Amino acid sequence: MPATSHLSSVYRPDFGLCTDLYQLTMAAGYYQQGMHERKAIFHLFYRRPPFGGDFALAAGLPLAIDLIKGLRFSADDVQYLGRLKGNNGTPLFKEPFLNYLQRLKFTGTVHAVPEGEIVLPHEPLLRIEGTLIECQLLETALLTVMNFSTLIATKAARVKAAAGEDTVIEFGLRRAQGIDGGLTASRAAYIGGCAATSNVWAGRYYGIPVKGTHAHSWVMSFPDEEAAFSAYAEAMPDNGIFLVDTYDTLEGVAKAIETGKELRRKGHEMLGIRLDSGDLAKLSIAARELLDKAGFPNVKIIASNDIDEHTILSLKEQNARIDTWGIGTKLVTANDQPALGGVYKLAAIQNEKGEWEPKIKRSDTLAKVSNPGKLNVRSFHFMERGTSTPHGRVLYNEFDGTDMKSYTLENGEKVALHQHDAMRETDLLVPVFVEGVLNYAPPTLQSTRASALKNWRWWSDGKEGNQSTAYLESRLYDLKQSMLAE
Ligand SMILES: Nc1ncnc2c1ncn2[C@@H]1O[C@H](COP(=O)(O)OP(=O)(O)OP(=O)(O)O)[C@@H](O)[C@H]1O
Ligand SMILES: O=P(O)(O)OC[C@H]1O[C@H](OP(=O)(O)OP(=O)(O)O)[C@H](O)[C@@H]1O
Ligand SMILES: O=C(O)c1cccnc1
Repeated sequence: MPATSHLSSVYRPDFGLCTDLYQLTMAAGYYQQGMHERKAIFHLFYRRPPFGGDFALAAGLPLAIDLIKGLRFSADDVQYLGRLKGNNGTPLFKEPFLNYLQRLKFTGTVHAVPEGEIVLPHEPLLRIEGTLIECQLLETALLTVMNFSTLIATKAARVKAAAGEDTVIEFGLRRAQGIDGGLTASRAAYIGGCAATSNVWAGRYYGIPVKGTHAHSWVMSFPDEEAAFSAYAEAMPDNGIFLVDTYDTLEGVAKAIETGKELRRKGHEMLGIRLDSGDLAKLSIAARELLDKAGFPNVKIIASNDIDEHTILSLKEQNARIDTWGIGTKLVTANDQPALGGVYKLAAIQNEKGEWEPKIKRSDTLAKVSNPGKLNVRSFHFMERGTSTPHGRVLYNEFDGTDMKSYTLENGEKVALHQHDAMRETDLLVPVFVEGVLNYAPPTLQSTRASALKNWRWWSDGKEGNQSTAYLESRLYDLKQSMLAE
């Protein structure tokens, strides 16, 4: 049975300690100041789209849900914290705070962008409204899962976009950042468009289809390639995919064809050959010719070897005859950009009278200035003759209400929102926890993958102009300007 709960079924139920020490030192400080139960709002967002693209594919929400549900400290966890010492050997954390931690559980309200949605820079992937202490204690772990999952799902979507209708299989576990990184990467890569993974653990826990061929070591364990292919065919008559490049690739193809004939005589069909070195364009074209001539037009050619979306595009330009792409290292390590750089910023806090005060993080770098308030993202699209085309995104502050009349461009120009019969609008954030109670059942991974593929194509094909970041609703824009001016 695939896991419905994610992290907790693989790791442990309590995740309170999955944080940076400074979150706990701040938490202890808030507790001492009597501020810890003041309400706050934090947003988790990224600032710069990964891989030189224009947007990202949201992923990681079910893992974030597990972390939020698991914001607890067991008796053992608290004892461990009690043993931590400050500089002069005195306990870092005092007894009343530790007792408080042992009773802590999440009581807040969370909104999130569902997995598989397109997100632009500065749009919240998560909005956490809760006590200052719980919001703060969740920061590190939420960033860990959302950053990595979103990064890998985005990379996979780029690879899948380059591969078009071809199948992409994720082969990355051996090169992943740890076995836990490998597991999360397999999940995210599947959401982004991979059809299967070689990672059996991910297959078991997440219900992702598993697929595989064989390695060079198999061929090298036999006196020659013929014996190796023949033995593999005997062992796996219905998974007959042969790695042909251990010695001479085209000779390897010829031997695979002989094995394919042997399989056919026994009532089975060879499924494919795998190329793992050399000039993949030339070799795949030559291999295709040999296979077709020998009566194996349906045998697939699988290619692997440090491939990414750029290699795929280049190979397609060279008319390579590759049907299936095995993608490992460059996908699961997000080779060309190993971190998303998502951040978690305080955007509002209640004062002593219980009134919300918006907060802003200033910076000399414009892109680093945060947006204040209680944010949501309005997504506009046109629906004409049954076809939907994305029109744009506007970030707005729910403290000003949910109706909007105008938005402001980056240059300060206000643009009125015109009512148009074909215009449709939806808000990206959906409620996930309401006052501590989980209120959201993530769709299956299979349906998330299907909507991710659709969303990626929809946004890539129909993206309005050059909107690289959501516009700000005019009142939000004015609030931000006035706060910056102060
Ligand atoms: N025709 C091609 N066009 C573009 N990139 C290619 C082409 N053929 C292979 N590649 C890519 O080039 C990179 C290096 O391939 P190269 O042939 O140098 O290594 P290799 O065959 O793996 O060498 P080795 O024998 O050491 O394993 C790989 O990332 C591979 O996917
Ligand atoms: O190339 P990737 O995208 O990472 O895909 C996974 C790689 O893992 C295997 O290689 P192996 O570990 O045997 O090393 P190799 O590079 O020498 O083939 C396989 O043959 C692929 O080349
Ligand atoms: O099944 C394969 O061919 C495979 C699996 C993992 C890594 N490289 C290749």
